[in-house]
Amino acid sequence: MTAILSEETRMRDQIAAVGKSVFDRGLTAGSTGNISVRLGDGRLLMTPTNTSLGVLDPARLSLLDADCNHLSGDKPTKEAFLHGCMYCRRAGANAVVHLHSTHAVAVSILADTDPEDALPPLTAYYAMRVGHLPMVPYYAPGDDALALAVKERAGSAHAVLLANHGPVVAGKTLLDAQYAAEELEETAKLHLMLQERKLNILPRAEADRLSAISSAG
Ligand SMILES: O=C(CO)COP(=O)(O)O
Ligand SMILES: [Zn+2]
Repeated sequence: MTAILSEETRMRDQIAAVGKSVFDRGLTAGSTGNISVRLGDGRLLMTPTNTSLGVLDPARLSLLDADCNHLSGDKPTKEAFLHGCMYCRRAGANAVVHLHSTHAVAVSILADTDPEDALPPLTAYYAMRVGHLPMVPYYAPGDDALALAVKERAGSAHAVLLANHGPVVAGKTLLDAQYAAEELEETAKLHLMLQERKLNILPRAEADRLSAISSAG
């Protein structure tokens, strides 16, 4: 007989699997990055603070209510309020992934990065999965001001770049958020590889069309 797992149990396992996958591929190092999922009843599962995403224990993930009050599990990520701000602005988002992926971090450091849109639409998949990437000014990790800056941008973008820090991406599902964060990193890498070269980027109208028909959260 097949056991029917609860949504919470499945999501705990999925957060640990996604964390291990991104950590093992070098998409975030040390104890950086954090992941959250919004359950059907509005409660939030988050990765604990100061924990490597590569070794998450599903049973020890932090459980918070819809207002980000800690209910059980280990102490939540210091970016809990930032994740909460994403959910508050994006009704269709059920997962948020924050990474310190190297190339996206590099773009967040470049002096000529456009804070209105940090990466050009180089490929169709970037347009489909990310679309538009505003960058918020630098604030320390875990600072409420960082979360509030993201909140200001999150109404019109599901992916936001934190200056001198890294990307935060919301998705309808955890896999959507993961795939978008990975596409963002690959595009940042291409962007850096192609600096100084003449580019054929996607026409804005095509990028907007792809972005509008995609299922991004
Ligand atoms: O990336 C991080 C902060 O921005 C990691 O912090 P936490 O260990 O508290 O999740
Ligand atoms: Zn961080």
